[in-house]
Amino acid sequence: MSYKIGLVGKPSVGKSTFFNAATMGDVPEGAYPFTTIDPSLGEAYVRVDCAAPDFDETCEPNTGYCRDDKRFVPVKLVDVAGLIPGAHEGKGLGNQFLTDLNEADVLVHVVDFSGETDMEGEPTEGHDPRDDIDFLEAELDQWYLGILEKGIERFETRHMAETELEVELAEQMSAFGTNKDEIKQVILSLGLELDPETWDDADELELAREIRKRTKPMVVAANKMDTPEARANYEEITSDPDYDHLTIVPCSAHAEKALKTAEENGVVEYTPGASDFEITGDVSDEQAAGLEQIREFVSEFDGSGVQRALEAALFEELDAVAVFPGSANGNWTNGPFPDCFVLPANATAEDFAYHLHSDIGDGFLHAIDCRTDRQIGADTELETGDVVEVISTNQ
Ligand SMILES: Nc1nc2c(ncn2[C@@H]2O[C@H](COP(=O)(O)OP(=O)(O)OP(=O)(O)O)[C@@H](O)[C@H]2O)c(=O)[nH]1
Repeated sequence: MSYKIGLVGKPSVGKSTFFNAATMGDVPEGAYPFTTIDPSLGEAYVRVDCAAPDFDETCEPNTGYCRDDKRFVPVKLVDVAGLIPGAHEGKGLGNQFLTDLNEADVLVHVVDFSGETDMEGEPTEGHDPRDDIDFLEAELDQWYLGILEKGIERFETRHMAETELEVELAEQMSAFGTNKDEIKQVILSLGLELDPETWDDADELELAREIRKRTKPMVVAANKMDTPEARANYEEITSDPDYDHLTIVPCSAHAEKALKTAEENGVVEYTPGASDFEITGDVSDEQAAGLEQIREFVSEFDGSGVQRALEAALFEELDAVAVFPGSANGNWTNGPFPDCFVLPANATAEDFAYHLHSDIGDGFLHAIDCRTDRQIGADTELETGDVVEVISTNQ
């Protein structure tokens, strides 16, 4: 299983530039059959410090690639088109939009921080990017609210004594990957009673919003940060307490795309996400000046922000962990460190065994933390960078 990151944003914010930059790669063509089936689905990567050098090995990745001791682990990136007012009611591409959103584990909302596109994606000046953030959140909240209301109706039409509210709501909202315990906890955390007859419209909306926040985590890619207007907006928004709940990553999709294109053309050597690059080919004065501007940007912001936005989505919002299957005695069957798997938050050694194969999970005896050579038990929670060998009766 690989994680799916949904890229969302109104027209002209740089979503295509971001998508193309993130999915361009120095990897053999044709390696991703799904890109030919659906152009809005691509393979992007998240960086993890490669474990191989710590073991004096050179890794041989089965998937993704390794560069400058960074492992680029594949994730799916889906370009979720159709964010327009009323999308939650199925307007425009609304239904497809909601299906795509639903399939994404986490969202990256690309926002034009320069304020040079209005709500419809037309050129303007001085547009407040906060309106875009609020707009997407409100669309999502309305969508959740619609489904929540159906759940409440179902509960009320059934004999209340025969069912529990949280069971009905969890069933109605199952597509969002939530369960009855979580729903109950959210209701109580908002100070509401477990009886929808005591709720007013504002309570319902607040509940929908809270469930949405927990089940559809989101990072804002503050795009076009290479413009002075975007910087000013960024300063203002990141110091606005109303936006404290969001992870906002400064970003220039343009810079990432330009560097990857320059690398494809043999002009620069650039490791995606890096804060510097080397000019290795012949460039005109104009190109050199453009590249120097980009250099200033990536050194100031520690990269173009495209990689960081994807990594924040996976590792900060979802709290996912990236773990390497290891070999305690260094006997690799097909070359060292072939894999790095991204697992859900709080994944244990036993979960990892099941991820490798259900049989390996079924026969789980214990695991070995290859960094310390210590035995670890089934319930040990894993962390990013762990190197783990599973000992199972089914190997
Ligand atoms: N300054 C600046 N401009 C950018 C950046 N990224 C994209 N743009 C520009 O923004 C405009 C819109 O970019 P697209 O990638 O086509 O935007 P989109 O959101 O996919 O738009 P639609 O295809 O209309 O949905 C183009 O003129 C890009 O060159 C960036 O990081 N900085």
